[in-house]
Parts: sequence; C-alpha cells; structure tokens
Amino acid sequence: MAELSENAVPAATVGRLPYYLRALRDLADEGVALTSSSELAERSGVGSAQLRKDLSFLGSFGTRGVGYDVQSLADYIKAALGLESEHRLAIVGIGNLGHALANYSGYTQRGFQVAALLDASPEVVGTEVAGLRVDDIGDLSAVIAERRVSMVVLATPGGVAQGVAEEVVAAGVREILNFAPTALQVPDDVVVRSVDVGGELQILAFHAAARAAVAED
Ligand SMILES: NC(=O)c1ccc[n+]([C@@H]2O[C@H](COP(=O)([O-])OP(=O)(O)OC[C@H]3O[C@@H](n4cnc5c(N)ncnc54)[C@H](O)[C@@H]3O)[C@@H](O)[C@H]2O)c1
Repeated sequence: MAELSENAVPAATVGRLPYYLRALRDLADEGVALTSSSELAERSGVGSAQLRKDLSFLGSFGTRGVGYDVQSLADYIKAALGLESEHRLAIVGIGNLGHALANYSGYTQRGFQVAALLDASPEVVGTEVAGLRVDDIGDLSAVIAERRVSMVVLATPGGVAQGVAEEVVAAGVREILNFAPTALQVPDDVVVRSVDVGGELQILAFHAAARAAVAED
C-alpha cells in the first residue's frame, strides 16, 4: 500500500491504531479469520462507531454482514503505521528505567529492535545489558550511523535531556520517545512523544478526587 501522508490521518486516530493492531494480533493468534467491528472495538477498548470512523481514514474495509478479514486489516494497519520494515532503536540512559526498557521483550513482535544502548557513566559504559554492550554517549553519532538507528528512547536525568536530545537530532534522528521530565525543544521536523507515568497517576488521582466529591454530596 502507498504510505499515507502524515496529515491524512488525525493524530487521535493514529494513537488508536496500535490498539487495533494488538487486538487483531490476538484474534489471529486465537485462529480467528474474520471479525466484526463490534468485537474488534470491544477488544480495543473503543466504541464501534469510533473504530469504523478511524478505519475510514485508512481506506475502505470490511464487507457488510461478513466483517473484517483479520490478517489483511492487520497488514494494512501495519503498513499505515510504517511497520513494514523494522525500526532500530537506541536507548540513552541505562539506569533503572533504561535497564527495564532494554530488557522489555515485546519490541520485536511490534516492529522494533534495540540496536544500541548508551550512557555517560564509566560504571555503566562497557557493561552488558540485555545482550548488548553499553556504548559511551560520546560515541553517539558514530553508533547511530553504524547501527542504522532511526529512533531514540531517552531515559536520562531531566537536567541533561535537552542537551542529549540536541545531539540525537544532530546525528540525524527524527523520532524521540522521551521519558525524562523535560519538555524538549526540537526542530519542527522532529517528533517527540513523551511518556509520564507520574502524570497519568495524577490524572487518576483527579478522577478519584472527583468521585469522592460526588460521594460526599
Ligand atoms: N516518564 C516516566 O514515566 C518515568 C518513569 C521513571 C523515570 N523517569 C525518568 O527517566 C529518567 C531515568 O530514570 P532512572 O530512574 O532510570 O534514573 P537513573 O539515575 O537510574 O538513570 C539515569 C541514567 O542516565 C545516565 N546519564 C546521565 N547523564 C547522561 C548523559 N548525558 N548521556 C547519557 N546517559 C546519561 C546515568 O549515568 C544513568 O545511568 C529520569 O529522568 C526519570 O525522571 C520517567
């Protein structure tokens, strides 16, 4: 399939595609060949009208009364997400979080391979983590070029994250997954996604407080 332009699909739809893909993979693993929009929506945790609308941005799928072909829809979403070829990652900052991220076993199944680990500490550089030798951050641009790294996962302390991100961008990387508690300033053509477990917990705390306030009324 031709790659979709970034602007053709709303960001919120792109954000749900991985959930549809995971649900389709589960169905395929269970030997299910055809699925309905309601089943796929339920497994993905969205409403079926939302699912149909999201899929309409990608093309025309499904046969009325028959449903969606699990494998071909999964292949189509994979292509839309740019997962037909493997993406090679570097994880920068191999502390507590970097170790956990390096040891995560789910990358391959989802289209990624960890190709490099980098850190600044002499105690960490040269050690082996998850089967890879940790490289020195000073060798960042060479490592990125040699290992054909296209995405970087940032797990350094917040205070150094901006500087590291600038080096990563200078080395040619355009996609960064940022775990550091820093709002990274990057050029317009660089995409940063930030993960914040603490922020998510605060949102849950908001809902808990709102529920408690209603119960008190
Ligand atoms: N987003 C989240 O939900 C979430 C959750 C946990 C931690 N964090 C953040 O992730 C980061 C890492 O947390 P941690 O607990 O693993 O910390 P840590 O101190 O255990 O690890 C940080 C690592 O970064 C390395 N480092 C420092 N400066 C560097 C540089 N310039 N270049 C490369 N490596 C460098 C250190 O040597 C260390 O190994 C912190 O910023 C923390 O706030 C975010």
